[in-house]
Amino acid sequence: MGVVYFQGLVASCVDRIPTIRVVVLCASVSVAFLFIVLLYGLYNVFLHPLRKYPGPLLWRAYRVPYVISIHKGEIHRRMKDFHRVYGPIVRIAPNELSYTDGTAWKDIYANRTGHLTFERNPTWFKKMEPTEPMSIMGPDEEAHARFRKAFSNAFSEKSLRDQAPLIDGYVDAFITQLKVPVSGGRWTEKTVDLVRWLNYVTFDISGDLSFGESFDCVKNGKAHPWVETVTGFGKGLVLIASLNMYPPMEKLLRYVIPKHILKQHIDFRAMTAAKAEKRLAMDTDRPDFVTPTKKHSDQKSAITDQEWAINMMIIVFAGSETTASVLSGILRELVQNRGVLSRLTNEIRSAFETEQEIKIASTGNLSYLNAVINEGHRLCPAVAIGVPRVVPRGGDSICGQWVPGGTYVAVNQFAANRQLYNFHNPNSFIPERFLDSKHHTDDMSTFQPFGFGRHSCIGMKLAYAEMRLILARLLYAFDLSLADDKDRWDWGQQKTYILWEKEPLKVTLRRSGKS
Ligand code: HEM
Repeated sequence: MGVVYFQGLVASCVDRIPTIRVVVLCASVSVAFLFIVLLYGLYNVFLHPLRKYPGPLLWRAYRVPYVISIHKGEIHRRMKDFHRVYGPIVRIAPNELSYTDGTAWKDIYANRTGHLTFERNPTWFKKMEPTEPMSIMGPDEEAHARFRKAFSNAFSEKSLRDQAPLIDGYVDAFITQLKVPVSGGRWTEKTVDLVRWLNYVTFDISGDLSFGESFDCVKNGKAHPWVETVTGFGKGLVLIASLNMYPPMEKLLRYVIPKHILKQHIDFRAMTAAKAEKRLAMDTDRPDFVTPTKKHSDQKSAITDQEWAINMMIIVFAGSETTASVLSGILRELVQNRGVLSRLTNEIRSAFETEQEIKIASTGNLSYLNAVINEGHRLCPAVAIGVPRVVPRGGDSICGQWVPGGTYVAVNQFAANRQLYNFHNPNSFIPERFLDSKHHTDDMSTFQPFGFGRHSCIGMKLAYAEMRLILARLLYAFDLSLADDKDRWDWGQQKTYILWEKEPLKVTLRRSGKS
């Protein structure tokens, strides 16, 4: 009986040998893989050329925690905490350093005599397809220089003066729409989501200056399909960037992006190309971004139709989402800080006799308004995380310390602006810090909301002009208050996918005695 049982056991083991072999093989491969992963992490922590830089252990060892964090939309908060703990230079991935020191702006983003250029990090700016044209935001420095030259006239002081009546007109339409009484009744008060309305007006302006026609978001009280699509791009860009961080995985891109998103992308491209083509076909000298650029392009370096389309798309987006975002942040801070709101409202209402006097040209010199805008930029920077660059071959020094070639480096604005070692009361909204720098120790060299160097924002003057005008018109026409007084929170609590995923800002508007 015992012999029979033993024979049966042996026979069943022999039968299972292939299965056992597979299991053993898989286990060995897994152990080997884990061992390699462990060795890789140990190498990054103890032997890598960046080993001397401080940072959280797992982040120094592997890129995965960074990728998880950008997908959760919380990278800006993690970096703020890391910089508080580890100081102004933090290693946030095996091959990436984050900076919150003002000197890093010059070292990373400016042209330094005798130094090679720190180019844009292709992980974030890579083309989706090889046939895709280059753009002003792309990593190719030669193409960038060509586009920057071509578009720079469209953003000069003179162009802004020419464009001013069109912008004044859009802001006027925005205020008029907000004044429309609820359900046709008499005006008492009205609650609106300012985040939505600010997006409408900024996209209408950028759309008109780029495509020669409005998106009519303000007129219709809702987002145009082009605007709806483009404002949803952030998460897609984060997905693309994180796959690009693992080079063989990028080949999977086409397969991991859902078919309907790919189709939406293709339709969006076609819609943009059609809009750009329509504007270019217009025989007009209208004061917009296209007229001066086209003149330059016709005389010097021709811009192809495809290049026009991608650059116009970028400019419309870069010029509206950012401006709307900072304005939303400023207005949230204002309604949450009644003292500042009241001082600013007084400044604006005493500077003008009538609403019609408030124009781009007349709002430039209101000192408290400018301080409020800067403080809003500091607490709610449109570009919350750094726009990354790559250290050139051979390495270079940043903030006096050597960094090997190929390292990804960036100044992270949200983290930098919220550090006690850069600004006193870093999380409080105190516009006065921009009025009189003698009384405190703020390090204003860290504050660069429009970037630095050859890639710094081409639309900075326009952005300031729009923000001043919109804020002045709003505060002149309305008394503003939070619709729900408990709806108070810090701007940084929101998620970021390159740009902010903005929560609504429900504000009650009451017609002021002035309008
Ligand atoms: C509050 C509003 C704005 C903020 C905070 C902002 C911020 C920035 C920043 C930080 C950069 C630098 C990117 C880098 O270093 O790689 C940038 C670049 C750029 N911005 Fe803005 N921007 C704003 C408004 C605008 C407007 C109104 C336009 C145009 C209509 C615009 C068009 C661009 C373009 C085309 C670039 C790329 C410039 C280049 O690489 O040469 N931006 N912006």
